[in-house]
Amino acid sequence: MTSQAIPTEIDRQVSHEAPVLAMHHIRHAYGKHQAVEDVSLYVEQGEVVCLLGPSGCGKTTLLRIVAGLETVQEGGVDLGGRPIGRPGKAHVPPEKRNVGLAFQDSALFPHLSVLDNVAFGLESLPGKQRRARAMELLEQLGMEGYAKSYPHTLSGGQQQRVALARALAPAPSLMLLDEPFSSLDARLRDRIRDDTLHVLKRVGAGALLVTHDPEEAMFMADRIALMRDGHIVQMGTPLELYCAPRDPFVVTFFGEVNEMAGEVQGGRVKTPIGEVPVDDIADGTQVRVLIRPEALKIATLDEPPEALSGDGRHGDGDDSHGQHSHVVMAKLLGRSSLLHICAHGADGWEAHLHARVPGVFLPEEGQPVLINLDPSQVFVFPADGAAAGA
Ligand SMILES: Nc1ncnc2c1ncn2[C@@H]1O[C@H](COP(=O)(O)OP(=O)(O)OP(=O)(O)O)[C@@H](O)[C@H]1O
Repeated sequence: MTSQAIPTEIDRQVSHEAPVLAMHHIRHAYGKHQAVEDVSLYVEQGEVVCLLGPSGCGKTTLLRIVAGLETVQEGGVDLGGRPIGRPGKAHVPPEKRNVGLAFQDSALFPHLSVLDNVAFGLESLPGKQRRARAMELLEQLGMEGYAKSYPHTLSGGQQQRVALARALAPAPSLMLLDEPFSSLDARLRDRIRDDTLHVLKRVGAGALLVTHDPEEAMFMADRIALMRDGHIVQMGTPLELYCAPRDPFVVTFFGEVNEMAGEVQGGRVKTPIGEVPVDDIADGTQVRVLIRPEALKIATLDEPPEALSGDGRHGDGDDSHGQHSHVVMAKLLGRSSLLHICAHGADGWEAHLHARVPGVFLPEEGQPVLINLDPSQVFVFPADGAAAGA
């Protein structure tokens, strides 16, 4: 299995409407430090796009450029087909962009009630309509009971919801969210994230959300732009990034992997748990084999043979090992169990591997096991960093 098995990017559907956001070849530097290098992306109406990547890769800089908090140095920004940021051209200020901002520490106005906070950006509406619109948003976020409260009496999660209601109240065509859930504890974060996703979909706003958390990106996004060092490494649906990663960085960013080195011979590469077919890398190439923990299908030897690979051997290869692989340790992680396995391959090749199995599966230390590989979660890349198939 290689990274090229299914298409890695969907071409933008031809649409009669301009995307709510289009960024063209954006480059941005702080002094001599190049923070963003030639980034292009678009967000369609009603679409949630996540900028995902490690700290310092340029996510917030991109968001600040769209918000108008940074001027465009190179490239261009269009909102709804209208150019609003070009180098050397008049800069459209943030408040004239019809963009909603929800940042990690979006502070509420302490001297205003919750209702007045949400109504704040609706000054173009008559008083009665302002209040009705603000109330509508508070209802959507389950905060209508707190309309008369003041921010200091609310919990962090409640404040976050009010901040979101305030950003959404003027019906922006685009919402910009920068790590909006990161200050919340895990359980609250899950709930507010879920609420936010449903409200965004209900109001039909496009959204560009910054996060460094791959699970959050997969939960929220229609498409993800995975960034590294100011570049987009891969852009696509969560399924595309997870199941057809373009390079090892994309695989490893989404979680722990078992990694081993090998050489392609006869269109296959040997591992201690069998051979892996490789379609598009030349024989003789040194490769990195990345195996997700969930790709290892574990069967204890007293299980029925249909749980194993067709002929009861490891992987799909020819390994008739003298010794079976065995369990070193098994830990329950909650929704899944993590097994540390000592895999015994041909020619005395041993490897310490991690396997993740859904639910409670805690075989004893030393328990002999057979390992079968799910090839859809095994990725092979040339060791020299060249793209597979290149
Ligand atoms: N105002 C600034 N002045 C100088 N350098 C900056 C400034 N803002 C950001 N940088 C640098 O630009 C790079 C990109 O920063 P940015 O905040 O866009 O990254 P990020 O991906 O959002 O990081 P994080 O997830 O930590 O917020 C980093 O190396 C950062 O140190």
